[in-house]
This record gives sequence, structure tokens and C-alpha cells, in this order.
Amino acid sequence: MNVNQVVQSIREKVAEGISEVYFVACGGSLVDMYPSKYFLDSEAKKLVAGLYTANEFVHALPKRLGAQSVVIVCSHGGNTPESVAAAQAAKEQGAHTIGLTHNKEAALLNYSDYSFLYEWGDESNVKNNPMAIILDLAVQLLHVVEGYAHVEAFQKGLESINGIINQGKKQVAPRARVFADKYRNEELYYILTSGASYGHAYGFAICSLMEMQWLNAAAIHSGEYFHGPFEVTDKETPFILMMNEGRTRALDERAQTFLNQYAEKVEVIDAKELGIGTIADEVVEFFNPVLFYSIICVYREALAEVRNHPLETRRYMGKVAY
Ligand SMILES: O=P(O)(O)OC[C@H]1O[C@](O)(CO)[C@@H](O)[C@@H]1O
Repeated sequence: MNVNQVVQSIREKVAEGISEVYFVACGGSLVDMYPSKYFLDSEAKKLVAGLYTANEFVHALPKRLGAQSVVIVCSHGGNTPESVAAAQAAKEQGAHTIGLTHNKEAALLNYSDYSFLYEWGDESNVKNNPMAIILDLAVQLLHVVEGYAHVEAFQKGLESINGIINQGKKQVAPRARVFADKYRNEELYYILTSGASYGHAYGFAICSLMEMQWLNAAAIHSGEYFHGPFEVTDKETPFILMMNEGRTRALDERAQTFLNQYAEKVEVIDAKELGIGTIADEVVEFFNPVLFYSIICVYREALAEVRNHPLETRRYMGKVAY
């Protein structure tokens, strides 16, 4: 089944109407759901959205969860115990579960009423990757529940984002190498952004830098930067600022202005400069994180190379009990 068929099928089963959508996963898979939560929070008038790390969902089930709920669970490997347990818990409450995974043998599939076995890797079109599929699900769910005026613009965006990304990756490759050389000995990074992309600031910090490079990092919302974090700004501390196109760009620009004055180690990744502006104004902001994810992968690969620390290296995950 494709996204539309899944959404239609659930709609037909829920006579009283779908009332909430929960996005549940761990780590990088959870990060991929943030844009959809942001989208529904921003665009829905009635439909409620929730975003949960899987183990919290299991231990603190939302009271609204039930037969009118759609629970989307994503697990790349498909066997993360917390995510599998979350899908099981959702089913036990009578919710409609949609599982996304890259593993056709995934345990997650045992608790998924509907499933997407998604494509992955540099060669795949990002519209077939989990972030875009989940966003498409969110858009279509909103549309069947209460109508969404920009479905067509969104679909056009989905068709064009992969081309924008391929061009953007080429554009930043030399910069990423310069960045990696310049920052190879840094131990701490702050990642700033806003809007739909905030999940990817968090993801770049916890997955790319902490997990894959064993470096210290924290995500800071560009709006929150001025409400505490900016006090650590100095000429020695590295900041990576992902500048969105769309409504929250003003927040990123404000952070940039301050950083230009008081910091020196600032790497700016600007979605506008990378060509995202060809997507319609009404929906462009939801595509920033799709672009940023691919672009920051170029940065993390360059960093991994100069640091001689392969992205796959772990000391605890899969090695010790936790
Ligand atoms: O998407 P999956 O396979 O459930 O994996 C979740 C795990 O993957 C990571 O996102 C990346 O390795 C981890 O942070 C997390 O434990």
C-alpha cells in the first residue's frame, strides 16, 4: 500500500474520525519524525500530534491513545526493543499502527497494521526515505481529517527536494572539508536552528557528534539561544547554525547577527543559499530538515575522515548490556 491507500484505509475503519497521531521512535528514527510533529502542530486545527521517545511512550502511555489514534513507529533496524514494545502497546490500546523500517525481518512488523519497507542509502531518492514518508503520512492524514489547502504544493516539494539536495551536497562538499580540517581538534559543538529543523539540530548533536564521533554537543533552538545559552558565546566555541527558509528564518537570522558579533567559529548552513526557495512558500519550511539531514551527513563524513573515527564505531551500543 502507498501512503494514500494506508491513510484511506485507516479513515474507513475509524467511524468517529481520527483524532490524534503519535510519532514514536528512538534516536535517529525519532529525529526523522520531528518535522511531521511540527507540521501537524502548525497546520492542524483539530488533529492532535504527539512525539515520543519509544520507552517513554511505553511507560507513560498518553490517555488519549485508543481506537481513534494513529501511531507511527519507525525503527531503521526494526528490532529496537523500546520501539517494538511501543508498537505492541499501541495495538493493545486499539490504535492503528504504521511501522516503518529498512529490515524486512523486523520484529516491528509483527505489531504494524500497515508497514513501509523504505529505501536507504546515498543512491535512494529522499522521497522514499523515512522522514519524507512520515511527512507525507502527516500531510495526507491531516487532509482526510480536516482538509489541508497545500497538498499539491507539498507533493510538488516532495518531487523536487531530491534534486535540490543533490545540488546542495556538491555545493557544500569543499566547505565541509575546510570545516573538518579547521575543527578537527574541537571537543564541543553547539548546533542551532529553528522550526521544523530543530529535531535535526538535536539529531546532529546526539547521533552524528555524540554517538558517531564521541564528541560533546548540544542542540539549541535559535529562539532559545537568547534566553540562556548565548552567555557561553565566545571566540573559542564552535557553533553550527542551520538557517531555514520560511517563517522561522527570522529567528535564525537573529542568532546569526549575534554570532557574527561575538563568536568566531561559526559554520552556517543556509537552506536558502542551497536553493530550497524554489519550493512554494506555503510548504517550504517543512522541507528544510529534509535538506539539512543530507547536508549535515556531508559534514559528518568529512569530520569522521579527518578525525580517523569511522561513523560506525561504538563502544557501548551492541557491545554491553544497557
Ligand atoms: O532506528 P532504530 O533501528 O530503531 O535505531 C535506533 C537507534 O539508532 C540510532 O538512532 C542510531 O544508531 C540510535 O541512536 C538508536 O539507538
